[in-house]
Amino acid sequence: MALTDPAIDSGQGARDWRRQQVVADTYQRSKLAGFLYLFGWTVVALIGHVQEFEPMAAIGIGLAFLGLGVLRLRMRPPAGSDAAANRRWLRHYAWVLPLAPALWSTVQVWILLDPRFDGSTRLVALIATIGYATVFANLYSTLRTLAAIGVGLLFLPMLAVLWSDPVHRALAIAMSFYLLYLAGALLRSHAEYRRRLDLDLALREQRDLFQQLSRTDPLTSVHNRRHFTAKLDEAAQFAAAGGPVFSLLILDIDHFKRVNDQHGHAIGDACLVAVADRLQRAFPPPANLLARLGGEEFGVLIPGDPRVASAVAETFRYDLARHPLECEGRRLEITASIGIGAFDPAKHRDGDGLYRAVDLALYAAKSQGRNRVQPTRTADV
Ligand SMILES: Nc1nc2c(ncn2[C@@H]2O[C@H](COP(=O)(O)OP(=O)(O)OP(=O)(O)O)[C@@H](O)[C@H]2O)c(=O)[nH]1
Repeated sequence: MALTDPAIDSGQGARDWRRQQVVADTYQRSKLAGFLYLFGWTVVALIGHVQEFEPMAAIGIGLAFLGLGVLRLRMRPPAGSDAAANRRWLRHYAWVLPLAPALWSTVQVWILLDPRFDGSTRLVALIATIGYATVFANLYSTLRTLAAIGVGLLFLPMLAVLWSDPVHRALAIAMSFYLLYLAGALLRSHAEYRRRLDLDLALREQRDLFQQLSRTDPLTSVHNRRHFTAKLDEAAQFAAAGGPVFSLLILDIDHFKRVNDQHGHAIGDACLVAVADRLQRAFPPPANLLARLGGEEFGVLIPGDPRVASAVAETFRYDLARHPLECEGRRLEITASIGIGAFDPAKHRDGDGLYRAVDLALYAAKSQGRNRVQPTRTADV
C-alpha cells in the first residue's frame, strides 16, 4: 500500500525527522488501542449470547481481535533514525492498522442484519462503533489518510445497512451527520499535529544553530577556542586510556601586526580567513580538528603518527612562505611559526599539559627567528 501523508511529505529538508516522529507518535498512540476491539467484542458477544448460537464465531472473532491487538503491540518502531526502516515500518503498519476496524465493521453489519441479535446488543455495538471511529479520528491524526480509511471502514458499511432500511432512516441521518463531524475533527486534529511537528522542528533547528554558533569562530568559520579546548581534553583522555595517539599544532602568523598596519584591518581579516582555508586543506576535517584560538593564532588536533603530522606541518609552513596569500585581490607574503607535539600521558598528564608544552615550542620558534616548525622538547618526533 502506498502511504503518503502531508504530515510527512511537505517539509522537504526535514522529511526524515518528521517521518521518524510520525512513526514514534503513531506507535505510542496506537499500541494498546487494538485491544479495545477485543473488549468491545467480548461485551457484545456476552450481551447477544453469541456463544450459544455461534460458539465458533464467538471464539474465532475474539481470537482474531486478540491476535491483531498483539500484532500491533509487537510492531515496535525501528530504533534510531534509519529513514528506510521507518518508511518500511509505515508501509507495514498501513496494512495492519485497518484490519481490526475492517473486522469490527463486518461484525457490526452482521449484528444489524442478523435477527438473532436483539435491540440492546445492536445498541451496544453501535455505541462501540461510534467510539472506535471517534478514537480513530483523534488518535491517528499522525496519519490523515490512514485515519480516514479507518473511520470509513467503521462507518460506511454500517451506514449502507442503515440507509437501506427505512425503519432506520432517522438513525442513518444522525450517523451521517456524525460522520461529517468526524471528518472535520480528523482534519482539525491532523492540522494541529502538523503544527506541533513544525514547531518542534523549528525549535530543533534553532537549538542546532545555537550549538553550531557556540562552537564556531565567526570570522573564519572554523571551530573556536572553547570547542577546541574541549576536544583537546577529550582526545587526551582517550589517549591516556590507551586510545589513539594524536598531535597538537599551534600556528601563529609572523608579524601580523604589520599586515594590519600596512593594508588595514579588513585585509587583515581576509588574510586570517585565507590562512584558515589553507590550514583546512592541509589538515582536512573530519579527521583533523582546526580552530582559531584567538587573534592570529590557530590550533590543529591531528590524529595518527606524530612524524607524519610534523612532516605535513613543515610542508604547510614551506608552502605558505613560498606562495603568497590572495586577500581581497592583494598578494600578501606571509610566514608562520609553528609549535607541534604529540600527546604523551607520562609527560603531559592532560590536554592542558600538552598545550603548555606546544605553546613553549611556538615561543621558541618565534624567538629563533620565526617561519619555522618547532617540536616540543619532550616530543617523540
Ligand atoms: N585584522 C585582524 N587583526 C587581528 C585580529 N585579532 C588580532 N589581530 C591583530 O593581530 C596583531 C597581533 O600582533 P602581535 O601580537 O604583536 O603579533 P605579531 O605582529 O603577529 O608578531 P609576532 O607574533 O611576534 O610575529 C595585532 O595587531 C592585532 O590587532 C582580527 O580578528 N583581525
